Amino acid sequence: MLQVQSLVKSFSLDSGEVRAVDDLSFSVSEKVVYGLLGPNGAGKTTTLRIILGLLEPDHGYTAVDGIHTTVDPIAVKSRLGFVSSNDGVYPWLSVREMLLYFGDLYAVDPDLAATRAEELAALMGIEHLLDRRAGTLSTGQRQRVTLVRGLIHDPPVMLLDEPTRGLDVVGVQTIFEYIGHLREAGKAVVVCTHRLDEAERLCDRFGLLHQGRLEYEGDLTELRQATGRDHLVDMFVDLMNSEAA
Ligand SMILES: Nc1ncnc2c1ncn2[C@@H]1O[C@H](COP(=O)(O)OP(=O)(O)OP(=O)(O)O)[C@@H](O)[C@H]1O
Repeated sequence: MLQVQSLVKSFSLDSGEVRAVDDLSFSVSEKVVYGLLGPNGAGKTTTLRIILGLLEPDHGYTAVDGIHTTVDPIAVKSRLGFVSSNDGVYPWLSVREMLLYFGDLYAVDPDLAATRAEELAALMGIEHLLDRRAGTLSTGQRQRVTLVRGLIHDPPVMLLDEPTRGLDVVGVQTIFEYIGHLREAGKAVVVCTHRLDEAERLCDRFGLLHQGRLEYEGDLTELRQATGRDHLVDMFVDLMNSEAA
């Protein structure tokens, strides 16, 4: 469903050129939660920006359902949902109004958006908040609203950028449940996170990025075989040490 093929992206700086993404290829099928993992500066955000059509690659392409992002960015955006830890809510709108507004942005039929808003709100336990102004919600309630909002256009591919950053244990549990729902609903899910312990529990497959390159890829069993390490944290420490050596 999501394809990233031979992606290259460099940035020019006064101090020289930074190759942020270096010949990166991976794909994520439906019902798979893919952890795109890497230390600071590994190229995760650059990759997400290219997938979202916000940045053009130097080489390679990204595609959703076979549609290349650079060829038909609007069709691709309508098939992508994006949830980030930085998402805000519009304080003066009610939750329902905001969900319908986002439905409208994605050209979802208003009746369908209204039905989806009710269904998704029930799924995430915020149906009683639909007519509350978003500005009056608690942090955890706002989080649930932004999670519902990311699904209002029912995209087949979901991108989650640091979804648990700054959340307490209840908020983290909400994210785990949400990702469980996404998997059951048949979505292809990409999760970028620094929380390797969480990634280990959440994800079906992993791509370990380092300096823009995919160093290892597979499920946990495959990664353990390839690296001789049991846990992602140790795999990463080895990668970082190989750079320092
Ligand atoms: N607009 C830009 N201009 C110049 N360099 C950039 C730009 N965006 C990213 N970079 C560089 O590209 C590399 C990859 O950055 P990127 O933000 O993709 O990494 P990341 O894996 O998301 O890191 P983090 O986990 O810290 O968010 C870094 O060296 C970064 O400094």
